[in-house]
Amino acid sequence: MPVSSDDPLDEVLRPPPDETPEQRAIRLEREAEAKRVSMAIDATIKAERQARRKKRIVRLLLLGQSESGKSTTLRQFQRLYTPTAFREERILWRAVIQLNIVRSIRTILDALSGPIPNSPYSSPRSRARSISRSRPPPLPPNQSPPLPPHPHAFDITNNVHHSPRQNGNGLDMQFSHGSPPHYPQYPKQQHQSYDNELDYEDPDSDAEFTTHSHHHNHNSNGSPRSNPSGSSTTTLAGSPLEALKNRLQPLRHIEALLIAKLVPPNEEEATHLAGPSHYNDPANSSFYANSNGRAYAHHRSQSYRNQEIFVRPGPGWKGALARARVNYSDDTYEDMTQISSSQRPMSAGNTGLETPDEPQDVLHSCRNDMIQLWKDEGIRDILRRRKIRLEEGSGFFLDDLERVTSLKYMPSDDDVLKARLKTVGVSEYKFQMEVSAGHDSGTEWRIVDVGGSRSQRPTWAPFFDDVDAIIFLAPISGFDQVLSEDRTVNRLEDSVLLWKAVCSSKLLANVDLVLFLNKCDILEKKLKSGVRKLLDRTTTGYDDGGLGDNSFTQWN
Ligand SMILES: Nc1nc2c(ncn2[C@@H]2O[C@H](COP(=O)(O)OP(=O)(O)OP(=O)(O)O)[C@@H](O)[C@H]2O)c(=O)[nH]1
Ligand SMILES: [Mg+2]
Repeated sequence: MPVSSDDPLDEVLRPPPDETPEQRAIRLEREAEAKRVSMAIDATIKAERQARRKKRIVRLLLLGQSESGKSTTLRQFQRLYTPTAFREERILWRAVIQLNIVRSIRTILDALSGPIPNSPYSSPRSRARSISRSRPPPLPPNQSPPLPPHPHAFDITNNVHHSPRQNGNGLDMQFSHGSPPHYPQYPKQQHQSYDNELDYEDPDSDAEFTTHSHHHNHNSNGSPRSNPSGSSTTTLAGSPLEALKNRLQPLRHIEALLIAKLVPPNEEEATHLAGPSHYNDPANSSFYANSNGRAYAHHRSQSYRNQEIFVRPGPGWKGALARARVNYSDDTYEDMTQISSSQRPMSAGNTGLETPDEPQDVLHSCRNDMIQLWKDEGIRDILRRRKIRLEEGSGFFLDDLERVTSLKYMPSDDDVLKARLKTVGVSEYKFQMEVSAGHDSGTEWRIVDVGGSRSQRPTWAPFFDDVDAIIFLAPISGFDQVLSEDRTVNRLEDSVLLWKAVCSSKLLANVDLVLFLNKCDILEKKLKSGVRKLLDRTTTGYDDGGLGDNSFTQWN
């Protein structure tokens, strides 16, 4: 009796009523085979799912204002978890460190070139002499000397105005809630401040000058020394400043070469020519006129004169530098003069405009002059008066000149972490953990590094969707600094408002947020150098309650 069924599939699959025993055997064999294939597919899918579960992918996003330490944190990850690759890349950072040094020296030279009221270096003639002075009077309020533009003063897009869709911190309004943040308006400066410090009346400046009584005292080789009374000594005698500056001229050429090396030519279009520049000085122009290549390199360095050098994240710039491979052995050479060029680390990324190791050669030959410039108490005094605190800034290597200008210099791990290279754009780095990260050794980490300046912040949002955790970098040392891209905005305020915007973003509701308060070492130095009164003024509600300097981090 035929079996009735409503299932059309049954109808199709049902064996024919007149099926012979041979046909039945073939059919059953086919069905068994199909079942085996189906089970194999199921097993593969299950195995893949288990493998995915086992190798978890964690995506981390690094956020924070410019110079907050995002790229440094990324490099720390690389140092800890992919040490071999990190070590192999150290030589590539030498060009960045060379540029950091050259720019620090230029900052000092620029600071000396403007008129400095009440300064022993107020005229070129007197600047060229060694000077003895007692306590100079502090600068009258609002009468700071005209200052040259700050090398970090311009963001690459110069985008300091904000579109209506953006709130004050550069994050798009759709990602932050509540009313647009209000930035306290610090008094507009009469001039463009030379560094990114707040142009405050330093409550301690008076004391500073009081405690340092400068006396003319120089030794025969022109190096600074202390006098027996313990007061600091200003001297460039035996090496007058103008002569010293002339001897440092080759650094300008090196700066041009390093920029040519680090920044791809097409980035140049995005830059803005700076205002009046020492490079426009006809006295200097012949220096660059030796060849077309050199003139071009000079032109590019002119474009970047007042901008911070940046790279797009990712291996691009490293790739360019890596083309010239390192020829370096770890042998210790007792006699530095005996080192042949083939034994030294090669300059990575030869542009074709230089000898294989020209920047290092020039830095080495300028070493004593750079040390003398940086150690001179009178010059330090001018820097203090102009509120230029290079030692608290990024990419500071002037205290290590002896080491970093040696001919066989290979950047240490710490040097790589200290080097400063601004990021523009967004890039994801995959970490195949070389070193087991505890119980998470099967995890693949993907770390996304972004540019933190205001014009860059709108590029963050597309990454909010697909991120497991955010590390937000907030340097707590920035309470007396302003943003490079908007000099009316206090850095600490900017960090707080940016952090609030990130926390209140609905897109990030299910994302783990980690707040890193870094640059504690700089904060400590600032507190020790006597800026506590300013801290009290800048941060409402700060009261150490007798706890000492550490209380600031606790308070945060
Ligand atoms: N002293 C000190 N320096 C730090 C610390 N963290 C970062 N830095 C330095 O700060 C400088 C800026 O750090 P970066 O990592 O380049 O900053 P960023 O957030 O990537 O900046 P952008 O690329 O402009 O967005 C570097 O020279 C770092 O060495 C810290 O905790 N202490
Ligand atoms: Mg960066």
